[in-house]
Amino acid sequence: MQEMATANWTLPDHPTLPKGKTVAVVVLDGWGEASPDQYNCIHVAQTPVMDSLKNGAPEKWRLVKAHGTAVGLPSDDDMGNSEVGHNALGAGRIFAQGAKLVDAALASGKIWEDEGFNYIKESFDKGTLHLIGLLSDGGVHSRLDQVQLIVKGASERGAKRIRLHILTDGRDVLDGSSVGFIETIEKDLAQLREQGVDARIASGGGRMYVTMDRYENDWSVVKRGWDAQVLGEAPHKFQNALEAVKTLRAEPKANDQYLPPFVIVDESGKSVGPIVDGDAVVTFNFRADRMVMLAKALEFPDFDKFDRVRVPKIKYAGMLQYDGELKLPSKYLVSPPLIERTSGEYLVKNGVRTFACSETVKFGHVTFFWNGNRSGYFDETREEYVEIPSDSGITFNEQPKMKALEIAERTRDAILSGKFDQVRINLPNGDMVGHTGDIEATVVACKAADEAVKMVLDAVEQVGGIYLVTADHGNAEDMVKRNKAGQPMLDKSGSIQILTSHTLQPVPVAIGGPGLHPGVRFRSDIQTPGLANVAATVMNLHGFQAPADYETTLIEVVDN
Ligand SMILES: O=C(O)[C@H](O)COP(=O)(O)O
Ligand SMILES: [Mn+2]
Ligand SMILES: [Mn+2]
Repeated sequence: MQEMATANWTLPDHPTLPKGKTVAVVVLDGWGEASPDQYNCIHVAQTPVMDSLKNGAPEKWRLVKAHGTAVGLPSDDDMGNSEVGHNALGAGRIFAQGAKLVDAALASGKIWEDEGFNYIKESFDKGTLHLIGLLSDGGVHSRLDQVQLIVKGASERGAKRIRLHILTDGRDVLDGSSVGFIETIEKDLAQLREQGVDARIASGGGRMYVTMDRYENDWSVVKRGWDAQVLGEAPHKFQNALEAVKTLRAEPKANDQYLPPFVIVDESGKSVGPIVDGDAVVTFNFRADRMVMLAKALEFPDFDKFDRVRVPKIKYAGMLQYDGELKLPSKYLVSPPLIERTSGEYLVKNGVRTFACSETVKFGHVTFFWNGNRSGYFDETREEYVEIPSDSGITFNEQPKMKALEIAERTRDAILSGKFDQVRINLPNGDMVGHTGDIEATVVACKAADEAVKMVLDAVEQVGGIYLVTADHGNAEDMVKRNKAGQPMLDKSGSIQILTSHTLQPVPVAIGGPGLHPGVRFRSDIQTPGLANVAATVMNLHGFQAPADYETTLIEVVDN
């Protein structure tokens, strides 16, 4: 990367703020600000620490935008998410994100001309094109309209046999919406069949139980998908996907996120779409974290995470490249955003010794996403990244405290050790438990996160440090789907419609600590600040000025 070679890494000194203070950057995952009511779990929970930050010094607490165009998403109707949120927090600038880049490549037609599509196209003559991914209009990992355009565009360009391997959502969208998405795509596939293209859904399963694990928390999730998608084997067999999903959803406690794997079979009971030698495969999620494990299974010749049984010789491309360091996958339909010169890299190169920590399910958020979708250290001698193993095989409403205490303890120890200038953590509770839709458990989760913040802030106090507490997007502050007037919406049976997804709400940024210069306060002249303004702010707290092309700092220093 050319820019890397020519970048001047030296950050100018901040005119007033000193160096050498320990700075704790705490990200509460899924912790937005919304009006208080019974569906606002942050309001319902006892959160004395976060409350005191909010109600303490008004010049040291403010809200910033965490969704839509402020974080590089196509429109302000797009809720924020961890990827774009942590990218913005770490990079200090707004980059057009995957969803937007794929939209642009489809709109201009460039996607069909680039290397990735031409590579998989070589298989169209004799092989089948398999499309694997999240069938949803959530816009976090994938988008249904993009999948529809890929299916159509590929068939117009010679794909004669197409198989879809779908993952149902219910996490970024309402539970039960899988049925409608399948109906939509089935209509498209039926139309193609009328035109002589053999196009059908071949397998499926719920995203949290099949394929979309992340950060290698539980490879059995990916294996269940492999068995259905590649080997054509699953415990449940159906003639079509609509029947599959309706039947499996009728089981007690079933939901879209956790549907078991199924394959579609023909009249003789044979799976209609295993992946075999000579086929092409596209994983159509643009977001990396929950697709990169499957990408490894599809692409790595030496792979030992589970027994693949049969490894077909395929032409494989990702919607995007999921890991720039690993160059994985090597072929992709759309180039990912090039997020370089992140704040983490600058600070480390300017001597800031950095500790980053979360539990497995969010570990990559404060490392990989924070560092511009880059894995590994910038400088091993100055950085330590600690991953606390997450529970696996459970839904997080069963253990809503998750590993918040363990994360806080490790972080406290890191602060007190004096070995680090920055500690950076993600507390997953509000988000991971919020996604389960379990309101009671989410209240417990929010309390646990607040207690973890307390432990970190107490350690900051002891060493005379500074804290910056923020969040990456909303989730736990609103657990119900609302109409335009803000009233909770009811489903056909009269129960409230639980919102498992993120929200469009702003998130707090709070600063403080004994090491904070007494004249520091939030500026009032930034009209609509967003998460990307945080990086320059943190650089200032370390005693540096941010690079000129970073979004401006949130703070100013006044004489008092
Ligand atoms: O992947 C997930 O868990 C959800 O789709 C989005 O949540 P996150 O952006 O907070 O990870
Ligand atoms: Mn998040
Ligand atoms: Mn989330």
